[in-house]
Amino acid sequence: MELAPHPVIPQKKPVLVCILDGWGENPVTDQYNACHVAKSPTIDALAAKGPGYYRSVLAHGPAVGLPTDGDMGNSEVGHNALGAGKIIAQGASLVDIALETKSVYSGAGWAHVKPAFADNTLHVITLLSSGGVHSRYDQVLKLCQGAVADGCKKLRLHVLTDGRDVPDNSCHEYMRVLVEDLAKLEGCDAKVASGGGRMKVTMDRYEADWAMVERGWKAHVLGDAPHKFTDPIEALNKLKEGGDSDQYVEPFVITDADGKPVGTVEDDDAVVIANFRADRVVEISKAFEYPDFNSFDRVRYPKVRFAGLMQYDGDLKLPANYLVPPPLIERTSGEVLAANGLRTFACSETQKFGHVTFFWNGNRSGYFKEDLETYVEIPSDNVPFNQAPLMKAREICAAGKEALRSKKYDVVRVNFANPDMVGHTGDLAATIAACEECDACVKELLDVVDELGGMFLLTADHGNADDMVQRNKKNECLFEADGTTPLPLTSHTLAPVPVAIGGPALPANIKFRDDLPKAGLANVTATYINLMGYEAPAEMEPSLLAAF
Ligand SMILES: O=C(O)[C@@H](CO)OP(=O)(O)O
Ligand SMILES: [Mn+2]
Ligand SMILES: [Mn+2]
Repeated sequence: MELAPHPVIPQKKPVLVCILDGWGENPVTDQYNACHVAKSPTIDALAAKGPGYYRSVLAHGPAVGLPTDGDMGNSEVGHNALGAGKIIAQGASLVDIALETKSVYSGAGWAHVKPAFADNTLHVITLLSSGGVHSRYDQVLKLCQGAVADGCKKLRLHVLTDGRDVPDNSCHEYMRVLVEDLAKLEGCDAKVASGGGRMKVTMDRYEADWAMVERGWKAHVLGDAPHKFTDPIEALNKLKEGGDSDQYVEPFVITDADGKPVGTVEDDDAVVIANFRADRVVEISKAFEYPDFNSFDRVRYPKVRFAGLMQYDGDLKLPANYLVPPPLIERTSGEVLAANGLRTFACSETQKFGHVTFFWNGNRSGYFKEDLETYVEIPSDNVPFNQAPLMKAREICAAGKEALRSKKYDVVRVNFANPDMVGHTGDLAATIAACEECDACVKELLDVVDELGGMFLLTADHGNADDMVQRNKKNECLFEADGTTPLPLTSHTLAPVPVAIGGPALPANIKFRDDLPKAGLANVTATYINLMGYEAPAEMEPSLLAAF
């Protein structure tokens, strides 16, 4: 893993690597593209330097290991690619293959849950969505069908409504299809048992708000929620009457006519989490897996056969049982830099903290060499982020500047969460404000790079803020029934993302090469290693740089 010096670029520390989470370079530049509309003099000036210093790279589909060109990028696959420099078949793809070849049904994870099929209940907890970011409904249905084929007599679904990877107000339709599909499972008593919105129930991440997970535990396991219904479709109709978005549906439990929950989790039941992506199911997995657990009072801790669709944390071996082996992401840039004695600083706020550490490091929760790595987490607010669109950008910026000026680090990596987190609210004005704040922070960071005579690389992990409305095939904005209110787009986009390089220490003859038009995020890794003054390992995707 020894890095050879770069023949042209000096080892002039520190190099700044700045990620604008969810900032896409969308070819559609109308009034609904928040990145375009936002006043962003800093990024505009970088773009004005031309293709030698500013370009875009692919951040979706096969370029980041996702099954198809229709799969939008996301933070997991984006940061995996940026950190590893490799295109790795990701969870969504691996589960597709395991279902296609049926290997999922002959693995150790399936063998672990199967003994519950005959006389107990199989519980499936999942994001109910076809978004392909955390889960995919077609995979969930196949798993349920596979369980029934293997003798499952009682199946209970605990579903989180989406509205974040798919359009808001689509949850009724997903529920309708689910209920219909469950009714078709012959010889199995299959029902929806509980649920709630993904930003309200169960799917917290990075320990930002354990109360979300507690609400989920109560609804899924204990059958305890403030709202009880006998019919899941009625549940959504009623709960959404107040105008809540799909992401924020209140927790609910389905009961029989006598008010008894239809699907509490009991001893000897099996529980499968059918999301493939890790960050938002690590906490609920800990609640099921760890006998000693203090993050909230579980009230009752049933002894179950628990499995994840994947193993969500390889370091923690969490969960111990899983249906499909996760992608193996080895020799990431973080590991290579540490092996060469190079020092890394990484910082973001809670909502993206694991993105610049855990995902960046190939889904590892620890350090490679603790004395060489400093990871700083700025606590995020727990509010809908359109109410606080500046988020913690100033604090991240300040931490980044201090780390740069300390000269302790060879590379300083920061992630600004705003374009993504505010973009997910579908609030155009707030997202424009979010993008403007990022631009201002980038200016401050680049000023410090100038002051220190350093180098920088600016990029993003996927699109989001670059398109804030749903569109028809001609890219025209779609409107609500009133004909004037645009239908918001809360999801990521298929857009490529920008990559900019510069700084006083960048040698005049180093520029972006022009022979990699289809480059993707994985090409960024070798690029930033080059800026640090080293040749990148040969197994990484080629650098975007060349000496002219
Ligand atoms: O919020 C999330 O979980 C996803 C969208 O589902 O966004 P990101 O990939 O940017 O983290
Ligand atoms: Mn992201
Ligand atoms: Mn996102």
